[in-house]
Amino acid sequence: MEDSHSVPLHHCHVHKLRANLFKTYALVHVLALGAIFYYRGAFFFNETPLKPYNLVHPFPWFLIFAAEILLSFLWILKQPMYWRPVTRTAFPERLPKDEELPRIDVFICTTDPNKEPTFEVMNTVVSAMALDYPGEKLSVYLSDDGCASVTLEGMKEAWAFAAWWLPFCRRYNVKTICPLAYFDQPEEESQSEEFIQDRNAVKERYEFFKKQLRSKTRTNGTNDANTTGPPDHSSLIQVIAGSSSIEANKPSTLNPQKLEMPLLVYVAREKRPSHPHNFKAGALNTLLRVSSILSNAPYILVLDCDMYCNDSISARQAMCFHLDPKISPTLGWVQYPQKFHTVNESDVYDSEMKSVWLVSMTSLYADVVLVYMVLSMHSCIYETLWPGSDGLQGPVISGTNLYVKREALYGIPINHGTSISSTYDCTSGNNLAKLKDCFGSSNEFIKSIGQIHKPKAIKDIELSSTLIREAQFLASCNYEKGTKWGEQVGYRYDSVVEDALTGYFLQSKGWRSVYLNPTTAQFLGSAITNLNDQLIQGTRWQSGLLEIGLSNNCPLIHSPSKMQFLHKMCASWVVFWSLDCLWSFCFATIPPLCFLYGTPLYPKVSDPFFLAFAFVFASSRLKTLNDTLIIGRSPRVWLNEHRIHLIKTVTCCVYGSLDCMMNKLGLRQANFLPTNKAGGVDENKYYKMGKFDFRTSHMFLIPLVTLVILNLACFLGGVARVIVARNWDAMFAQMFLSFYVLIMSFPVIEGVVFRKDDGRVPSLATLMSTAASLVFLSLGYFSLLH
Ligand SMILES: O=c1ccn([C@@H]2O[C@H](COP(=O)(O)OP(=O)(O)O[C@H]3O[C@H](CO)[C@@H](O)[C@H](O)[C@H]3O)[C@@H](O)[C@H]2O)c(=O)[nH]1
Ligand SMILES: [Mn+2]
Repeated sequence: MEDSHSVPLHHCHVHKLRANLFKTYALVHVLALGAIFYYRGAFFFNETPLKPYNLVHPFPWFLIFAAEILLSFLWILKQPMYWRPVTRTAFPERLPKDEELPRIDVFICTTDPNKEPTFEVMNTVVSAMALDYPGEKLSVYLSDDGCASVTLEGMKEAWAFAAWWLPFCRRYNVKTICPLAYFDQPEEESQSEEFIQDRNAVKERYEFFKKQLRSKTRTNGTNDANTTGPPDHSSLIQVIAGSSSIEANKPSTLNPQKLEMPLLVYVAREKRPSHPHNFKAGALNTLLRVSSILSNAPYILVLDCDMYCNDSISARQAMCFHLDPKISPTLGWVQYPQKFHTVNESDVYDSEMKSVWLVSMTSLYADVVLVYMVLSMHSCIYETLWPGSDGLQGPVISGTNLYVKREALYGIPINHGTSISSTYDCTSGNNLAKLKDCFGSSNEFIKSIGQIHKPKAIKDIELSSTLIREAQFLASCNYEKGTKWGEQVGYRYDSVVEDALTGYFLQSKGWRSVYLNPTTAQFLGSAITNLNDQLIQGTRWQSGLLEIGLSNNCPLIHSPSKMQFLHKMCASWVVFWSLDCLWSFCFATIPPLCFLYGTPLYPKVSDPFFLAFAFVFASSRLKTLNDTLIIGRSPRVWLNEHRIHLIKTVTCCVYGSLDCMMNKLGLRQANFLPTNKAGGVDENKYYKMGKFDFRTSHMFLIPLVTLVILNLACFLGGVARVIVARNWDAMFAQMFLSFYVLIMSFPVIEGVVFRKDDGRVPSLATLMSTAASLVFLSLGYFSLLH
C-alpha cells in the first residue's frame, strides 16, 4: 500500500493561461457593459437627450433596460465558472491490490416498463455487473418503482445471461461491457479461434436473452396492475441467484474457477396512494437502507436505467480519487458526464447538452457575454458548466454516473473519519434513541452505519428470511415517518431535481466533488430525441431548480454554508436559470415592435456606442461557433443548439416557473413524469431527418409560434417603413436582429408555412398564435404610436 501511494493516483491540470485569457475577455465585456449601461441610463438623466432619444418612448426603453440589468446580473453570477478550469486524469493501474479495494454498491432506478423498455434496463444491469472490479466487492441493486413482474422476471434473465457474459468479458478483456452495445459493433477481425467460438456461443445466449425479454414484455409488460392504476403494493425484495440449468451448454472456457458474480438484488419499495413516494429520491433512499444491511458498501455508483456502463474502468478510475488520502476526507462524489449513444450529427434538440458536458476546455477563453443585450430571445448557453465548476469546489450531483460516498449521503459530518464506528455505536441507549430519531427505528440499519468501512464479504451474508424481512421493513412507506430522511439524511425531497438539491446541500456541508471526463465514454445513455419529451423534461428541470432557488436551500442564502462565495454565485445562476424567460420575452417582443413602429432602441451605426453592441454580438457568435467546431461538430450543429435554446427559453423556462409557483401556492403537486425512452420508429423519424417534430402540446407551441409570427410581421413591416423613411442608420440594429431571429426560427416558420407532413405545426396552433400576435401588435400600436 505504501508503495502504491508514493506515486499519485490522479493528476489535476489547471489551465492558467486559458483562465487568464478568459478573464481578460470578460473584462473587455464588462467595459462594453458599462458603455451600454451608460447609454441606457443617460436617457433618464440627460437634459439634452442624445439622438435618437427624442424619438423614444420611456416605457419600452425602461423595459429593455430592466431586461438588460437582469441579464447582466445572471451573467455575472456564472462568471466564476471560468476562473479556474481544470482537467483531471486518473491512473487506475496505480491502485492497490484488488484485496484492498473498498466495496461498491450500484443503484439503478427504473419506474415504468412501458416507457423504459425492460431489455434496455437489463442491459444497464448487466453492464454494471460487468464492471472491471472484484465481483465479491460489487453489488447491483435495481429499484423498480413500477413493481412490474416483467422487471423482476427480467432480472432473473439478466443474471442468467451475466453468468455467460462476465466470464467472457474477463477472459478476453472486453472493454465495451454493455452487451447491447457490444453486439451492435462490427465484429473484430483477426481473433483467435477460441475467441470466435466463445463469442458465437455468447452471442447465441444473448439472442436468447433478448428473445426471452421481448416475449415477456409482450405477454405481461403492459398488463401489470401497477402500471395502470395508482401504485398500491407492499415492498418486494428479492436477491437474484442463478440456477444450475443456466450452466448447461456453457463452454468450459467460460467457466473460470475464480469468478465471483456480483450480488444482484431486486427492490420494489412499498407504495400506497396515501403516501407521497418522492419519486427517484425516495427510490434511492430506499436502496440506501436496503443495501446497508446486505452489502453496506462505502461507495455507491448511481445510475439511471437509461444510462449503461459503456467501458469497464470507471469504478477503478473513481477509486483513484476516493482512495487518495489527501482529498478523500472531504470528497463526496466523483461525477462523470452524461454522454449519449442515440444522438446524430445534426442533433436538432441538442439532446447531447454539449454546453454542459462536452465543450472542450480548450475553448474556455471566451464566452457569450453581452450578446444577450442585443440578441433578442436567444439564450445561447455554450458554457462549459461542469468542467468549470470542477475548478471551484466541484460539480453538483448530476443524477446519474457518479460514485458517491455513503457517509456523505447519510449526512454524517465530515472529519468523523476513523471515529465513525464509535460515534454510531448503538450500545448506549441514549445514543441509540437519538440515532433512531434521525435514521428510523431499524436496529440493523443503525448498526450498519458504524460498519461502513469494515470489511464485509458479500458471500458471507446469510440471506436469511429475517434479513429479507428487515429489508422489507426498511422499504416500507411508513419507515421514514418522523425521521430525517429526505431532509437531513439521504437524497432530499423538496425538489424534483433531487440531484441538484442534494448536491448543493452536501457542498454547503463541506463535501467536495470532482469531475472526470475521460476520452472513452464511461457511461452512455439514450438521449431524448423528440421535442415533446425534451420540453417536458426541460419544464421539470426548470420547475425543480426554481423551487430550490426560492427556498431556504437557495445556495446564495443557505446558511451555515461551507461553499465559497464564488461557488455560491454559480450555483445560484443554475437555480435561477428559468428567469431567462423574463428577459427573453422582453427582447423577443420590444425591439421588433419598436422596429415596426419606427422607434429606435439601439445606437445609430455611426454612433460610437454602436461599436459596443456590434463587438459583443460578433465576438460572441464567433466564440460559440469556435466551441462547436473545436469539439468536431459542424456549423449546422451550432445553429441547431441556438435554435433549441430559443425554444426552451420561451417554453420550458416559462412553464417551469409557473409550475414552481403553483407548487409553492399549493395549487399543484410536484410531479416527476419520466421521459419516454421507448421512442418508436415513427417518433424518431424526424430527428433522424434533422427536422423538428412539432407533435407536442399546444401549450408549448403557442408561445413559440406567437413570437415567431410577431417577429416575422415586424420584420416585414419594419423593412417597408425603413425603405420609406430612409432611416436605416437608426434602425439597422433592430432590422439586423429581427433578421437574425428569423434565420434562427426558420424550422418554426417552415413548420408553420411549408411543411405538409404530420410533424408540422398544427393549423389550430398557428391560428391561435396569430391571434395572440395580433394582440401584441395592437398593444404595441397603442403604446408606441399614441
Ligand atoms: O418516480 C420515479 C421517477 C423516475 N425514476 C427514475 O429516475 C430516472 C431518471 O428519470 P428520467 O425519466 O430518465 O428523467 P431525466 O430527465 O432523463 O433525468 C435527469 O433528471 C433527473 C432529475 O429531474 C435526474 O434524477 C436524472 O438523473 C437525470 O438524468 C430514471 O431511471 C427513472 O426510472 C424513478 O425511479 N422513480
Ligand atoms: Mn433519463
